[in-house]
Amino acid sequence: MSEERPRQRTPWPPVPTEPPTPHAQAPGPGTKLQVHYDECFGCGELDGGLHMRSTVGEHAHVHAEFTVTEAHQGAPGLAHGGLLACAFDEALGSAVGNLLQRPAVTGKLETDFLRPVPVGSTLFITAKLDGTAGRKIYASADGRLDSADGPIAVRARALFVEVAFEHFTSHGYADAMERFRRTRPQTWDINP
Ligand SMILES: CCCCC/C=C\C/C=C\C/C=C\C/C=C\CCCC(=O)SCCNC(=O)CCNC(=O)[C@H](O)C(C)(C)COP(=O)(O)OP(=O)(O)OC[C@H]1O[C@@H](n2cnc3c(N)ncnc32)[C@H](O)[C@@H]1OP(=O)(O)O
Repeated sequence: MSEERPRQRTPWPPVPTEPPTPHAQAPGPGTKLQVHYDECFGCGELDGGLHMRSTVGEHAHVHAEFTVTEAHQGAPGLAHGGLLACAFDEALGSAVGNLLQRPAVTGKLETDFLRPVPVGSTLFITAKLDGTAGRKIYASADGRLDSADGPIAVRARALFVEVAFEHFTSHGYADAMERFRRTRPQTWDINP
């Protein structure tokens, strides 16, 4: 299996964009990023969640690791693609939220599954911002098998759309802001 097997790839980002400028108070290289909401399936503390943690790397990259357990199977001994997509949504969302410090939700998430990901393996995910166009934020990520320079098993690219905080309070729990604050009392902006 070659790493660069031919695939039909549409241009990315799909529209003209501005370079993604990290927020002046964005966490710097080496920063271990906090859980953004303790009941988040991707990074929160709940039983059965993915318990992912992310770290800021050089060049405004965000690194995350996802270890595949027996609880993540689709076929015997192999990761479920939907859970892998979830891990990428988490890593990409972490890059967008922490580097730009703009509240945003996933509008589109596209994944290329290039290699099987066995139970017991760890995906080393690197996410980056590719560009912004108004409220639209484009980001992409690679997931390498078992080491930071292992073969790419999964690729993802996503459109995040910036939203007002009312998005969470009107569509989710009315006390959403209080719940964010309980998890991250020092968080930017969500402390009005
Ligand atoms: C989620 C947590 C955020 C917390 C914030 C607090 C702290 C943050 C700090 C750190 C965060 C750390 C980690 C985060 C980790 C994980 C995050 C997980 C994120 C998710 O898992 S989140 C759940 C899944 N997500 C949804 O639940 C969204 C449901 N959805 C909607 O709520 C609407 O659909 C919305 C708001 C997306 C847009 O609606 P809208 O009415 O506001 O705007 P509109 O439709 O005009 O779209 C505006 C422009 O985006 C283009 N556009 C939109 N969608 C497109 C698509 N699919 N394909 C191509 N283009 C698209 C349009 O074409 C238009 O483009 P143009 O402006 O050029 O016309």
